[in-house]
Amino acid sequence: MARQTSTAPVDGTEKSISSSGGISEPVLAELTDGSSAPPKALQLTNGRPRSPFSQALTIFYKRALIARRSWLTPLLIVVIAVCGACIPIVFLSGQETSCTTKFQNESVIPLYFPESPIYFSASGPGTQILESPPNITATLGRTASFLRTENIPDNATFVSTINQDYLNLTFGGISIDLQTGDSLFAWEASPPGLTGPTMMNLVTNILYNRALNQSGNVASTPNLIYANYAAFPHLAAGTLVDLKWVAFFGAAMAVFPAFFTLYVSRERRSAVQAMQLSNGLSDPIGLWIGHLLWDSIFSVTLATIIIIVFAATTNQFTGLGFFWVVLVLYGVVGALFGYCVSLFMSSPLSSFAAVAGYQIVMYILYLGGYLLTLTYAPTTQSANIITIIHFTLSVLSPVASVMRAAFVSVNLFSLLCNGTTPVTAASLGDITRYGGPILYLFVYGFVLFGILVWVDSGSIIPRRFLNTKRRQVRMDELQANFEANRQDVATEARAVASSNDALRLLHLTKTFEGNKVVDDVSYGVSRDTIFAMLGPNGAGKTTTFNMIRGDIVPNMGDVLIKGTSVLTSPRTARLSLGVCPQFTAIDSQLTVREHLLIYGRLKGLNRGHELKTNVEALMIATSLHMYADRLASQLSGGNQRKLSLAIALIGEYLNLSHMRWLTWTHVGNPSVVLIDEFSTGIDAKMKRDMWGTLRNVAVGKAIVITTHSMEEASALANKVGIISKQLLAVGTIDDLISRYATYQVHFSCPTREDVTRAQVLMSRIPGSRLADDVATRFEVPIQEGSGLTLAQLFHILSSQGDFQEYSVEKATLESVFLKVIRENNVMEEDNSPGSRRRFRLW
Ligand SMILES: Nc1ncnc2c1ncn2[C@@H]1O[C@H](COP(=O)(O)OP(=O)(O)OP(=O)(O)O)[C@@H](O)[C@H]1O
Repeated sequence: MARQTSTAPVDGTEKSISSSGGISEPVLAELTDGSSAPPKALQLTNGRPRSPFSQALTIFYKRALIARRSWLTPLLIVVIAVCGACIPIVFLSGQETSCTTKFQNESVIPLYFPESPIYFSASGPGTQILESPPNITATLGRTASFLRTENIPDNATFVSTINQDYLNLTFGGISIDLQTGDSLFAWEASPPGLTGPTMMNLVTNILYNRALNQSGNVASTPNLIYANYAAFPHLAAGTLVDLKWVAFFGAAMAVFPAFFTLYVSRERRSAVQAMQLSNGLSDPIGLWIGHLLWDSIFSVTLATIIIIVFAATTNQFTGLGFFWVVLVLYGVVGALFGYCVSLFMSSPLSSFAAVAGYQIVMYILYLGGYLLTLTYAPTTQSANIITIIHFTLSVLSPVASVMRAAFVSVNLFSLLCNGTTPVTAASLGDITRYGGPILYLFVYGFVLFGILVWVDSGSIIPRRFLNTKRRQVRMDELQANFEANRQDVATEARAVASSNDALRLLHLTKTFEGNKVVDDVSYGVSRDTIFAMLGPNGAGKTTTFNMIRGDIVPNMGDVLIKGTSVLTSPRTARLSLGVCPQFTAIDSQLTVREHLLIYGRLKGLNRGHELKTNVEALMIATSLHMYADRLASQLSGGNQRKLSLAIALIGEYLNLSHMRWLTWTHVGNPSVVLIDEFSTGIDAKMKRDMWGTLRNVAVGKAIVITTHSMEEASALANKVGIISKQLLAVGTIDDLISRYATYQVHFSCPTREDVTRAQVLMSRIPGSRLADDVATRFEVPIQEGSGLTLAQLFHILSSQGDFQEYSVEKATLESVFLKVIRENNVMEEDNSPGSRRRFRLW
């Protein structure tokens, strides 16, 4: 039974009363347990390291969840590939694949009358003259009446007669000089085109038999030449008609892998990949295998459908088993190619266009190369040139391999022939047939996968060669430098060098293009501490964050998370890290619950009860249980930030104990959570709500937040570091206030004389100084146990000042911040657009 839970509206859009989001009664009861009795402790489970393959299965699961709501892309992939490959088989020539010539199979057409098809309509007297050969010469002198015969003086007259009367001369005519035997004949050459050879046969027989007659060798029956017509055999070994099919097939194959880039590109651009890699998915191998496993389903499906259709509809394909392997491999390599392109493109659309465009260009080059070679290259060299074109273009694009397999499959360019002998089934796997494409695609796949992992590992290889000894010497010099300057910063740096804080930054330094943006920053954050990193724009806070995450390698220094160096063992260190980035990175097609289930699985929680309990407890702790089954993209900004926080926390060791409704108490090892600008852009009410949430979950953890809000830092932090490239000040808020400016006196001065009076009065107080912003505000150092006391200050103000109105207040974090910044002459960065990078993606 779902329990109805009402909630006060947290923002303008989420005022719904919803069910408990499917949270099981026992868990909800265990967590809330009414308002009177303290809730029982509920232990959230520690994350465990998971193998890359296990994490890949989680990514696969995520893709399956997303596909339920977003199925158009997968459908398009299959439809385009299958239709592009199968519909154009209507263009196939229909000839059986063969390497042999087949004269005996060609239909033979008799040329001699009356069998000649040209003769079928002749009838009546005189027809026998055309019955060549029977009695042809014997009957020539007694021509039947319908045959038009006449005496003509010469050949020229014959030609002019034909020219003038050709419409009535159905077959043509023969002119024979009875004296010399010279002869001339004309025929109608219009299609079907056999009139000429037929007339030639007739003439041959007439002249031959005339010659026999003249020589007195006349036979009782005429000597006859029976001529037949037969066309040359077709180019059975690869008709160019099949090129039409290859052209359509190749185009479909070139385009469909581009669809594989869409999701991964969106995942990368919306920083979800970076979020995953910082929150449990410690190994990019798992990420990419997961995506590949999912996309391979489509490659296998479309390859299988295509091969079944080929096999069922025509017998023109050879080696369909090999062809299936090539198609599957091509799908896999096409997906990997798309993933690699997505690393460098700025949007899913540009990734799609880049992959599709490149593949189509390579496809045209490949096809064009073959056709130009066949048209213009010397016949003896064309086979070699085609082989060179194939093996060269196959290096540049996987589409060349699938095109080659298509050529081989229908024996285009006699690729399945050794001379006039068809190749055996055993040699279908040769390098020049299906073997080449299979080999190339395998190598292609490994290389592309290597690139993906290398890029996402954050250049792990160079890290192995970091000169840690040289770094140590340099870090000692830096410590000496500190001692000479800022005492608090020096003390912090000294302490963190040997502390057992959960998070330790040791002399972190980072330079971008010769510009030092983080300079020798050291601090430690112990458990049960929220450390606020404050600084003006461009101070290097996000860069410091990215160095803690292990995403940027510092030029100098190191970060230790629970004693493990992020520099040399980023994957191990990240196991204890949760990151809530500056910009919310969520999958728009997943619900709140699904997000937490996926990140819980990535962090190694066991599926089933353990995972479910942890997810539900976290949703309640962050008040997200009301929106458990709502798509994350439909949450308000504040609740999306809460979801990011819950993601950062899942899989961390927490214990729930009593404090009003929900409070977390640590009983295990502390973990480190980084929160970049937690509540930026959130309204005041929601902000306070989120502060409460963060306080609830902060116990027992080392948390670092960056913020521009002094109010937020004051509300949350118990330790503060003010940074502007260097660490300028560090300590608890009280420490800093007492160190920098303890109290402020603000006079209300209606006249210029009053201003002068206030300044004269305050100049008598030791250590008092005019604040920088207002001429009537003064900072007064009040030290416990020494110097001026607060009572003495009030006494002076009331007895000597006689001011109508003034106020005395303890200095705030904001005034300390401003003072530190002013004292150190810090300039804010010119935030020119495009010059900034936030949550680093690779
Ligand atoms: N990948 C990069 N390449 C070059 N310069 C960079 C890179 N990342 C950051 N910077 C520069 O480093 C400086 C510090 O940037 P960073 O984002 O760390 O500051 P920040 O304190 O987080 O600023 P904000 O408070 O505005 O978020 C800036 O001048 C920025 O332009």
